[in-house]
Amino acid sequence: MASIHKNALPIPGWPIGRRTACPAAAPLATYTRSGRKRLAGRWNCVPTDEGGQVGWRGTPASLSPSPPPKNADESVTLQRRQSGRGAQNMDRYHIRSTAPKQMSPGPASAELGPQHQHRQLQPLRYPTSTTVAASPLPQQPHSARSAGVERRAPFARVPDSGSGGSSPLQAIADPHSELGCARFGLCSGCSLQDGLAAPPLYGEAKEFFQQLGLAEVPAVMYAARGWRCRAKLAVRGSAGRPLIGLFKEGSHDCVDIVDPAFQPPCGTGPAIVDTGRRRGGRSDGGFMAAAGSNSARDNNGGDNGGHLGWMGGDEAFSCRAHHPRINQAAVLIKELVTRLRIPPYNEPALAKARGGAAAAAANHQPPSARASRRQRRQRPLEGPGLPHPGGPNQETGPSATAEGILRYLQLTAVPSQPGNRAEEDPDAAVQVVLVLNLPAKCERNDPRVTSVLRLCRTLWHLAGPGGPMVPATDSPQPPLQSPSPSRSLSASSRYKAPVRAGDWAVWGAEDKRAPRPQKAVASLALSPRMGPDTPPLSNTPLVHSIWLNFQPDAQRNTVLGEGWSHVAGPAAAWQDFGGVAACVGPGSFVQANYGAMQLVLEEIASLVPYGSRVTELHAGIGVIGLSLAARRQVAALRCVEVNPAAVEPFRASLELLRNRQQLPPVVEYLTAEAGSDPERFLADCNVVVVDPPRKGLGQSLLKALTQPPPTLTAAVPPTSSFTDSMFAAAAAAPDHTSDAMDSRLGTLILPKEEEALTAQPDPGGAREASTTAKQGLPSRLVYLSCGFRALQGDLAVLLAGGWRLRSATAYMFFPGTNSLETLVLLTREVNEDGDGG
Ligand SMILES: C[S@@+](CC[C@H](N)C(=O)[O-])C[C@H]1O[C@@H](n2cnc3c(N)ncnc32)[C@H](O)[C@@H]1O
Repeated sequence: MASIHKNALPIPGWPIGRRTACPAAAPLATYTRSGRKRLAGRWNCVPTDEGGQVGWRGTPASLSPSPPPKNADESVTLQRRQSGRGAQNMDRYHIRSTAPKQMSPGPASAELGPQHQHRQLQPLRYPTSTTVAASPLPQQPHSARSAGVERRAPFARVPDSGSGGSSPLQAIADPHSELGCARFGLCSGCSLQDGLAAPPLYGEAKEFFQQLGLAEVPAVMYAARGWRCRAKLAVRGSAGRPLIGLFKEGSHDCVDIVDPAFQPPCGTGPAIVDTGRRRGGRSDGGFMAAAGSNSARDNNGGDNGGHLGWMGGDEAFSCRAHHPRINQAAVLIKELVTRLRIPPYNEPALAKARGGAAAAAANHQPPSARASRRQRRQRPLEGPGLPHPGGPNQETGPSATAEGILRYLQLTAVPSQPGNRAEEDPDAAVQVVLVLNLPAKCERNDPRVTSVLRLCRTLWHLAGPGGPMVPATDSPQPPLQSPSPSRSLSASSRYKAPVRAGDWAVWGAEDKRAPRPQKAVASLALSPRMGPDTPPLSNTPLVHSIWLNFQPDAQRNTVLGEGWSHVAGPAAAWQDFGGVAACVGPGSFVQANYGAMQLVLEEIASLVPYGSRVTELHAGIGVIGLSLAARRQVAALRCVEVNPAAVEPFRASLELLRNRQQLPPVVEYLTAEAGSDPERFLADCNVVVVDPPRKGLGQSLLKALTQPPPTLTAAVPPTSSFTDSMFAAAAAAPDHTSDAMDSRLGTLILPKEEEALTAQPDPGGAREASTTAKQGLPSRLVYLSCGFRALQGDLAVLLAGGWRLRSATAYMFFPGTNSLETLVLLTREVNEDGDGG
């Protein structure tokens, strides 16, 4: 059952016919019904150029005979054509049943050989997830060009073996590509109610790429709802009536999106689960039943027409885009802010007038003028019971004084179990960052400190995992899949919070004997699930950790300030991204749409040849590069990122990979502007991955990418940070651990211990060791763009500079908005001397 993987191009120069691991074929795994995974074998692939098609021809090779299942129907063997997990990847899993009755070939599996069958897996509980291909599907199944799959009953649309029907690779209309949000038009978050999988910009992009010779630009959407795993929300309003939400477009007027009293238009029913405890038009407890997932789950039986059945009552007051646990956390925080009378930030008119909608921009791409016109057309009529869009903002009005304490919330979903993915986890916890209008240095007896600590403590004791409110430096790590027998996780491999916990954490931990602030809880006790004697909100803790961020500067439009304090819970939040356990820090960038990012990572893996030397610019916490490393796909990895807060999460993820023996020989992480020394960053790599901010690549980087650098026969020219790098110390350190790393120097190079890279203790030797591999020039550029306009400009320069456009895929990272995340592959000829050809 050999099959050719056309998407995986062989390594240039790799002798055709020589056997190696194919990057497109991940291990064969056996899954039991209970979800347990066993490695059953690997693909045995050879590069091929059969019929003019370069690719890999492979046959599965069993590593060891797997024990027969107890019951013939017990297990299924999955071939993961690309890595990925969960039923959303249905069209990528080709499932071979061990049950003889399942063996007859069906039309769905015909193209992959008679052994492959599609079988029903356990439907996932959360969320509805859809991958939509809006353009014709290619012949070969491809992760990013995959068919529409609706995850709640993911296999319902797939024909049973022998029953006939259409191929599972056929696009399926997405039942949830409509937003169906009662707040649409009030909140600036979304500008589209329907057609989420193909916004107007996608049509434009298709036209653009067609003019450049690409016949096909697939559109991929992960899920229409519940996809946002990191949200940044503004806190405004008054102490008695806080508003938590997004700014209206072009302003700093906050539109509340977590309002339990919100009455949706069109008689769609009450916004909350009504427990009969309404007072003065507000519910004082019913919404807590909705927020406490268990009771709501039971009551609603999962049949409220959507994927959030277990949450119940969400239809009106919850943001459709958010992970439900983020909604729950926002509701709870809002209630506590109200009851503890924490004053929200009172924005000065000056900053408001500037109109830079920081939270809105952080959360959503701004809609284009065309989308705004469309939005106006689609807006529901205002009517009785519907708050005026501008209404609540009068509270902050002209008397705004830049006073108040709570400015923003940053809420990030964290998997409840190490190894899970938050986007699939209904029990995910939430990493809470309270952004305060306070300096990091405060007096203990400052009443604002007391207020903030009361909020933290109440939140922690109501919804945290239990125990005193202290920052945990020892964070649970994902289990090692293939631990090195000789190594256990050293203390240094643990994530070190990039900030000292500081005074706030000490003060917060002081009150160990009074874990429940009784006064605050007393009123919450009215709720059937929120009294002092009731367990926390749900069976699994809602709050993962609490961080304080200090942003006292009224003139700054950025959401996060520079000061941090970690007051409760684990420092590290681990999330599986593309097969790598990535450590997500509160201060570093992470894509908000985790599910869509997983799909992007799969496509990137298929675009990068095995054994490449990869430079990743704008690397963030290194999700892309590390996921390539985890697939053993890179021989060397260099990441460049400007934000120093990303270093520590990167180091922690890297260390875990190292313990799993998945580290490439050379890994380098540079804290620098990508445009500051591009020749150096591009030296000695054959693949460049760029993922710039919306404004695109800078001039100097474009210049370096289009002008071939000097032939690199000599070592990389020394620079101060390279000379001062900690490589020497790393080599000299007994176990090459992070002891050797000093982020002040901005450079981290970790050699894989077996390779040792000559381990010369002098920096020059280190430099040379890192460049002993054959020098090269990038011949492949993988460009992930969140700014389509900037991409258009950058492509014009790149194409004029000798690059050829090979493929483009449009990902809907922000369904509901007129925006695209575009993944583009460019290649160019590079001759043996290292000169661009
Ligand atoms: C769109 S994010 C991508 C991050 C990462 N690739 C990911 O997917 O998680 C862009 C990243 O580029 C970083 N960045 C912005 N300007 C930069 C520059 N001039 N040089 C290097 N990195 C930059 C930001 O801090 C951010 O982490």
